[in-house]
Amino acid sequence: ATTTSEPAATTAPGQDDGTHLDAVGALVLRRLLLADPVAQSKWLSGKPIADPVREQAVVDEAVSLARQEGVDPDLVTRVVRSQISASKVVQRGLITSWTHDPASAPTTAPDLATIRPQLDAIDTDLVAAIGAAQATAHDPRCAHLVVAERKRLSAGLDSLHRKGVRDALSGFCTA
Ligand SMILES: O=C(O)C(=O)C[C@]1(C(=O)O)C=C[C@@H](O)C=C1
Repeated sequence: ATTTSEPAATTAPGQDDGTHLDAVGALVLRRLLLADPVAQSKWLSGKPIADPVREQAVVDEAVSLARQEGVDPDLVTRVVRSQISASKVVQRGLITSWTHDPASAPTTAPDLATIRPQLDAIDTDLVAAIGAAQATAHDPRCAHLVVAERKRLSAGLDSLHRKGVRDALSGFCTA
């Protein structure tokens, strides 16, 4: 199990430590922050938060890319499903708070059709980043490394988005 041989604790946070988790983390955070405009658009359109057909298309596209790039399709499926769950957690939290405090609700929002291509672009990069970080998913230190990455990403986030980050990273480690 000593497949990685990087020295421990010699790199500053955010610096490449050989785990490639920082690139995954940055994409996970960018994707999660798009849950806000998605929720705004759904609040105004009245569309349901969950769209199972779109979810399957997102997963299928990522798995197809993973196969082309030689990235573990099961790992990609797990991670992408975690991103979708995390997005729904944030969307539900926001819509619940707007329901209870309508004065705080958005009155304008971007069209969902302009946000989905941004999610697609992130997912394309995410598949490649997962590929680079594949060994870390199987590393016995994975859970520990993910906690460290999560803490870095959570700085400055409110509790709803912190919960989202936690959910979003929960599918990464194999063990
Ligand atoms: O595209 C949407 O409608 C979203 O809400 C985004 C998203 C995703 O994370 O990709 C999340 C929940 C939906 O069930 C489908 C997809």
